[in-house]
Amino acid sequence: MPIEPQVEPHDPDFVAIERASYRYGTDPATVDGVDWAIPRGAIHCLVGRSGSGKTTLLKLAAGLLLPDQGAVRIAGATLREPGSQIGFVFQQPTLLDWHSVTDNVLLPISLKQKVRPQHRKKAAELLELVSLSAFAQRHPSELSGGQQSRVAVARALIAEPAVLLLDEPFAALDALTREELQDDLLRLCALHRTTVLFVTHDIAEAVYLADRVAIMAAGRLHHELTIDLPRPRNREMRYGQAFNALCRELRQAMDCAS
Ligand SMILES: Nc1ncnc2c1ncn2[C@@H]1O[C@H](COP(=O)(O)OP(=O)(O)OP(=O)(O)O)[C@@H](O)[C@H]1O
Repeated sequence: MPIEPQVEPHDPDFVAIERASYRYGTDPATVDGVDWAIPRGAIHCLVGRSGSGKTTLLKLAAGLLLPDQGAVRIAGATLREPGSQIGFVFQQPTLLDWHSVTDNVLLPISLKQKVRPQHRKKAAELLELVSLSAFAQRHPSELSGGQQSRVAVARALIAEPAVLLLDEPFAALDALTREELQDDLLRLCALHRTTVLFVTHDIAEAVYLADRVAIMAAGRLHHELTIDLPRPRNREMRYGQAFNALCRELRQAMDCAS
């Protein structure tokens, strides 16, 4: 059983990726000596071109893959397998259609223990927070793509993981729905100071969500940018000078990295 981490309130190295490398078989390293620290409660985004190693790095952070060299630590404990302290949201919502929306949200609980009234209450609260209360008894196939993604985010948060890892979770959605989901995510993560690592191709999405953005190219982190926009973030910021200057800087850094 993985050891549950001792949560330090201001731990600057809450998620610590230390000189981590990973190669598939005899291929060159897909993740090549990456060092990265995410403070507790911070949101960090990872951007980069297709094939640069972002998903592989996220899998190392999840304990789904183990580094060939280096280590991943959460609250000081070396990660050796996926644990209940980590939630994961993939690009596809991967919901079970034979379950109701509520039962999909409850899945991380029902896989481990008997579902109790307090769990149902928590699921109802999460569905309320993502504006899906009216859909609680529907089945996933009766929901739009954006609604399904909201269910996937609620499911990832039901067990209140200390760390949430997201791999392009909103990539398939239209721009407006995507913006709404970004606001939902920020609101939900602020509630429990969830520490977030978010992979995206979308520069504006990274700037809107993150405290810090890193660019990955050929398995390495090439550039890191602190996003000093105030929180809570709001839609108006997307049209401001500071936001656009950060997007431009990130874009230029990506061109240099590739
Ligand atoms: N299971 C695997 N076996 C062998 N090679 C793999 C495997 N998974 C990924 N790769 C290779 O590792 C490299 C990086 O893949 P990865 O999925 O981490 O990149 P990515 O930056 O997330 O890409 P994308 O943005 O397209 O999702 C690619 O060259 C890919 O072909």
